[in-house]
Amino acid sequence: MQTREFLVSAPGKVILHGEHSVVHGKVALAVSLNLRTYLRLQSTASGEVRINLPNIDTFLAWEITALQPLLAGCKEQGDLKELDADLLKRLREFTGILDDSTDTRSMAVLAFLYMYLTVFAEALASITVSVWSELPTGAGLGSSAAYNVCLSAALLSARGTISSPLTPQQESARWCKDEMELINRWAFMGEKIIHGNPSGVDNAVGTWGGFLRYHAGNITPLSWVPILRILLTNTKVPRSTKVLVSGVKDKINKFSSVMKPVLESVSAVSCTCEQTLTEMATHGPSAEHYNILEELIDINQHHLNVMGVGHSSLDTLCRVTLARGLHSKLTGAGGGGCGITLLRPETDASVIQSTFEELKSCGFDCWETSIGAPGVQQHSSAALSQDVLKILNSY
Ligand SMILES: Nc1ncnc2c1ncn2[C@@H]1O[C@H](COP(=O)(O)OP(=O)(O)OP(=O)(O)O)[C@@H](O)[C@H]1O
Ligand SMILES: C[C@@](O)(CCO)CC(=O)[O-]
Ligand SMILES: [Mg+2]
Repeated sequence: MQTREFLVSAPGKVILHGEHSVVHGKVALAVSLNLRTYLRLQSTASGEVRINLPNIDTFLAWEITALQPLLAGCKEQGDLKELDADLLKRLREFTGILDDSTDTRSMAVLAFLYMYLTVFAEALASITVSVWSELPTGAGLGSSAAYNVCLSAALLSARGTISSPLTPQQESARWCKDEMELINRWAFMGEKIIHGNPSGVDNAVGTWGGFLRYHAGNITPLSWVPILRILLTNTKVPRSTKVLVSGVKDKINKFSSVMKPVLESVSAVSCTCEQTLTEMATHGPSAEHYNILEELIDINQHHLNVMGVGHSSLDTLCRVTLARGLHSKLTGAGGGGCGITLLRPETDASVIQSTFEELKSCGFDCWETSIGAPGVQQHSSAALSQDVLKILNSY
């Protein structure tokens, strides 16, 4: 254990196109959000591992001596492609968390304990970890990935597996490429626990930040993209990514010849969108470019409904925005959660205002977002706002 205190943060994301299809090897386009998850790790002398998760009202501690036997017979972590199923089973028995459990607390605790035990396998350290997020939990904005990326970065750095990049002169710092790749791979393990069968796109955005094309594990940063104005709406309808991802898989298995062309078409939507964005960045955006982006949004939203991940609240979002000439689609796993609406450069402020008002009257939260935030970072306390510090320091 090299550091007594560690502060890190990672961004949430929006998926422009390709959610669900990306799980089945198709192309997705995703971008980081200006909403972040923050984590503070302290080394202690309590002989305990403590986790404070105020967003989900979870405050738990375990004696290290009680956790140690769970590591008996553990495999080396190797290339981090597969979870250690035996360790996960022992952890489920220890915590009493059932196999089919999807509740918020169980998933967060399981991901934390699994990552803690595997990172510190050689010598379990006494630490307190506190996490607080600006992201709504379980709403399609990658809260699980931001959580897992923060855990991975802080635990690996505290263990000394990767460096602690912050120098005394800096407020924020990032790791080198190889270390970021390790953070990303370890975060993917956490996503596997929370999601079941994640594609890896969410943790890639949480790690690297910016605008990414993601295809079968290959991450390509897109630097040539125009500035897009995006409205985010949280329908506040709760849903679980794990359940939705497994529902799509069942549908593909049941209607393979029907569903495969749908996935292929979504992939083509992602590629056409990427081409259009590149043209917009190279030649300057035109009205026709925006028409194309809007049509692609509509096509994809229909495809997502075909996959069975729509929701009446998302239909309402699409209807309310379309009445003002604006186009929307769900983002993330769907089934409720959040949707995105593309704003055109000429969209009048009064139109945006009336859209906000009508969406709020439906019970939704709605705000204009800013995209392209940096990926995972280590911070000094001077870099964090007083509000965030106050929450993280109160445990
Ligand atoms: N701030 C947090 N504190 C504790 N646990 C969190 C936090 N944020 C996310 N989680 C964990 O992540 C889970 C939500 O993950 P889920 O993948 O279902 O939704 P999401 O990541 O917000 O959306 P999507 O995967 O569609 O982008 C929660 O149930 C919880 O276990
Ligand atoms: C639904 C999904 O495609 C995106 C969730 O943000 C799942 C995944 O890619 O892991
Ligand atoms: Mg998630």
